[in-house]
Amino acid sequence: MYSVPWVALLAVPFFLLTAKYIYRLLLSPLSCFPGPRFAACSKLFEAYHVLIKNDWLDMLEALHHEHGSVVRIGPNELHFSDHQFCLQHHKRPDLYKCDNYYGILSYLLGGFADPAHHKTRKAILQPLFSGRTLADFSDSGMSAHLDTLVDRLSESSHAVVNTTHNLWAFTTDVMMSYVLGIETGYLKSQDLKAVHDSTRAFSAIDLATVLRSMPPIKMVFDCVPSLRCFSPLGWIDQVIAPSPSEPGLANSWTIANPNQKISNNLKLIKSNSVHEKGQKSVLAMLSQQLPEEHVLIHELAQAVFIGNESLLSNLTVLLHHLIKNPDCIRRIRAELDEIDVGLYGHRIWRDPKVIRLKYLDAVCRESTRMSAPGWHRQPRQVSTLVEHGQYTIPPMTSLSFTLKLLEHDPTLYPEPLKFKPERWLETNPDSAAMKRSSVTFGTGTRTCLGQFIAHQVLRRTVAALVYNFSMTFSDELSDEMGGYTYLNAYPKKSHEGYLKLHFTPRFSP
Ligand code: HEM
Repeated sequence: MYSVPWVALLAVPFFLLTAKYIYRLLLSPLSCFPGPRFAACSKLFEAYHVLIKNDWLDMLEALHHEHGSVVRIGPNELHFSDHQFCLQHHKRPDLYKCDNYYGILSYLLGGFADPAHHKTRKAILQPLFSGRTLADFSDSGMSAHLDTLVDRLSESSHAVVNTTHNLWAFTTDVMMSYVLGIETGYLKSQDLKAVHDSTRAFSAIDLATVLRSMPPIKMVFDCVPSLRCFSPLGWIDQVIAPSPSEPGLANSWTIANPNQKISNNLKLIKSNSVHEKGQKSVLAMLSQQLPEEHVLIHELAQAVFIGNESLLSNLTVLLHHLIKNPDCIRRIRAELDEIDVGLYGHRIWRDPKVIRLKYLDAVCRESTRMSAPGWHRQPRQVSTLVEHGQYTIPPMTSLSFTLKLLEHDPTLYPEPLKFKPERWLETNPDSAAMKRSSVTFGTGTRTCLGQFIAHQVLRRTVAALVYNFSMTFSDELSDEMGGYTYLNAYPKKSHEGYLKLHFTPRFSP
């Protein structure tokens, strides 16, 4: 019988791959765009720079420096540094998010490719982020978490405080109670390191990169849904609805209130009356509109995941720059001193006026600008041709830009690496243009749904800490020599850093 020689078997995939790379390199409509050849051939270019060289943002900047405002960074992706073009383009209502970029989240609000699907899901989830839900939460839940934070830091007076551990427990408690209506009580735990280490998702960006640049691995994740427990969202799924074999989440020691039955949480969410007031009724309503249990769980887990890491990194940047700029602290205190403390005493964060203070607002905006993550870009596609300068770009090409590069654009933000809250207080035309161009919370129809809760958490937390404590670095020299690694958002495992401070209470108890 005739047998196919193994060389021929190997030759077929080799030939197909070679043909694919030759097409991408020489014949694709994108072959006229400048950029590395490796990038034109394969998404592994990105994987190499993210996973191995760890220099993705520097590399993007270098490519634009060398090739100009448009660079091909993938077989079907162009990256832009012409920010006005990006902002203009992102106003289109018919933009698709690139599903390969958003990977395993492609059936969730933040990852839907199709604008129509996104619109439908957004309408369902919107009540979770409404002004009413937020107002209810700010008055009770958020204020109570800040009480705990301030009490805890007061007890640590003069000791070195691992502020990253404290802030992580705080932002996680805040997100869990805001999104899920449950009190995890992590900030009351004896062992904040254990809470941090068992719940913070290190290397989330590496996983996302692997999934987007190695399609066979993404296929495995798609085909075997249980692999999600290895993703950064796995532990949050378990808090919402642990598997029957693991009732109550493995690390139930972190739950402050032993009577709380977290394992029943999903049942609680579903059974709460739609007519009741407040957070639980919103969740009950969501569970009716998203009857597929796993979709509901994953949507809620995604909101918690996006929220706690971004709040942690923003608060870390805030504290870092405030301590380095004592004059900012003086100005915030001067504003807070104008508020009548008769109402709330030192618990000044409870006063709604706090979120309207102009200088405090400028400080928070500046820190959000400076904490934009370097790894995140905004790839979008449209089904029509796009004209840009001398180029006509084919339909469904991924066009992307990186938030951090825009937020550090010196034409919009002179001295972009400098912490200058004053830039947000100016009223001239340049500053109006700067405010219009701010993209820290995303672009177009896909802007951040959590920005109003983020707005409140940041302002109230800064007010609480600045008003009640004098803060100093515990070892600034070694932080500086280590490259301030605590400023890394969504860090890789073993690349994380810890902000270590002294908190000295300003008032006697
Ligand atoms: C300082 C804090 C925050 C920053 C800087 C931030 C930034 C962003 C950005 C840039 C996007 C767009 C991502 C993209 O298009 O690829 C986004 C989307 C989103 N964010 Fe935030 N975020 C913050 C806090 C939060 C919080 C606290 C929550 C949850 C309570 C949240 C929930 C969401 C959701 C659900 C989306 C997807 C929205 C959609 O696609 O319609 N974010 N965020």
